[in-house]
Amino acid sequence: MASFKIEGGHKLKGTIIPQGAKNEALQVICAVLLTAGKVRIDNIPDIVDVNKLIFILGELGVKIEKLGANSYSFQADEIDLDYLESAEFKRDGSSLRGSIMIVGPLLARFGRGYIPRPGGDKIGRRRLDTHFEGFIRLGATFRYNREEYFYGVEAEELHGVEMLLDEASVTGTANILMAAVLAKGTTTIYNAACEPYIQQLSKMLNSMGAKIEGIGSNLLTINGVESLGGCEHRVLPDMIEIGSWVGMAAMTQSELTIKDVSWKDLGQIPNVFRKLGIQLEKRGDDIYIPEQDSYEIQSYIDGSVLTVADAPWPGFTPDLLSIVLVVATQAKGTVLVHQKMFESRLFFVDKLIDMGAKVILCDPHRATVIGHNRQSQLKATKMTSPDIRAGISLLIAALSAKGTSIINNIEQIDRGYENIEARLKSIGAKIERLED
Ligand SMILES: CC(=O)N[C@H]1[C@@H](OP(=O)(O)OP(=O)(O)OC[C@H]2O[C@@H](n3ccc(=O)[nH]c3=O)[C@H](O)[C@@H]2O)O[C@H](CO)[C@@H](O)[C@@H]1O
Ligand SMILES: C=C(OP(=O)(O)O)C(=O)O
Repeated sequence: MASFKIEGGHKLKGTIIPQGAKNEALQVICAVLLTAGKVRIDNIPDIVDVNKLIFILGELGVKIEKLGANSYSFQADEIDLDYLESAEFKRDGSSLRGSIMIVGPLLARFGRGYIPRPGGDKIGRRRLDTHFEGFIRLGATFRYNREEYFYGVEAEELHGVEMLLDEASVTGTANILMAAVLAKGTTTIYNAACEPYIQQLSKMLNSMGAKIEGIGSNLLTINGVESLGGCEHRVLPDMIEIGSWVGMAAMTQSELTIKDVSWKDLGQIPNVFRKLGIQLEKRGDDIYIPEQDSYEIQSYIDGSVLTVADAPWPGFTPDLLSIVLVVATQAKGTVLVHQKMFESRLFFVDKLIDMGAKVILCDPHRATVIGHNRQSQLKATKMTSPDIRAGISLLIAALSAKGTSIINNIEQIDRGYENIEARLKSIGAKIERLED
């Protein structure tokens, strides 16, 4: 397994262009299975999870052409459904979370969709009930092989229906939406997730000929159509990566410009960082972060301690809470970080405590961070990245720490961050990849 060696304590300076959004890319790449027409997608991030999904599509028979570093065309006009029952698919399909979203399109267009238990971050229970309950409501029959953790749905025809999701699952909403666009009649999905990822998917499907209304809300109405055609689509900048750069700038007292962030799609993200005392300016569609000696966490109007908690969109994304937590360790003041969705995402704080951070893990969901206002610099250490966002948070901690840190298991970081060490080096970071 590869590692990063990081010499911390250096200020960074420069301009960063954010990558395309991982979670949107995973959805829109699956959507190419809905048509025999050619689909061009631009701004696809070159990251491990996305590349794995593109590989799976290739094995399924999708014709894939790389048009540029981050642009592809896909044509799913000759699909080999037998691959879905192969040992290779059972291995490849289980290596990321996003692969689950091939099921909806395959079910809608070919009458069957299968998937091994998908991978992704080990950050707590990640059930799939919402996905399969949705398919069943559309008229599919469901089977599950417990020994092999293999799921399947089949249907001669899908029929529009009114449904109320048990939770606003992001991948679940995408999956059901992609099945419903080719169902007979009208489907309504209430308690739908409405992250920018889902909004983008919906817009892309409409440009392919789908009829989706309510985009951006938690009530989607879909009038099924006979077939869909090709289209061109551009993936939004990755709001989680953007938040990661903001956190990194604050922690390392760096002046950074993040280009073309699509401010209108950032929701609560700028405000949450501002509540931590970080100055960020809107300059056109860029974010400018000045060099800041210190930042002070705000309290509520009544003086009580700030809480930063996750919630389905338009709430604050759970994927940035680990970054908020690490950034708070150097702030002035106290914050309660409440990770409501996932129960195993905060355990990485042990590493930060080893480095000298003042954090109390109250329970698996809540951690109180007592920022020490740079009174004592974090100490370098050797650590292992348990998941993608803890990984980047530990990397941020290492960049601000005194001395040289080693982070193992950086495959976790590579899942979601494109060419991270070269981009960090370009703004002055001292980081090296050690292959074993
Ligand atoms: C590939 C992809 O797109 N991954 C994202 C997607 O995962 P994904 O779509 O897999 O996550 P879900 O939205 O299904 O939710 C994840 C877990 O959170 C719990 N849950 C979810 C919604 C809710 O209102 N309450 C609740 O408790 C569920 O038990 C579920 O197991 O959305 C997550 C939640 O934004 C993000 O962390 C992931 O980065
Ligand atoms: C949890 C995440 O990813 P995944 O759902 O792919 O595991 C994430 O991107 O933070």
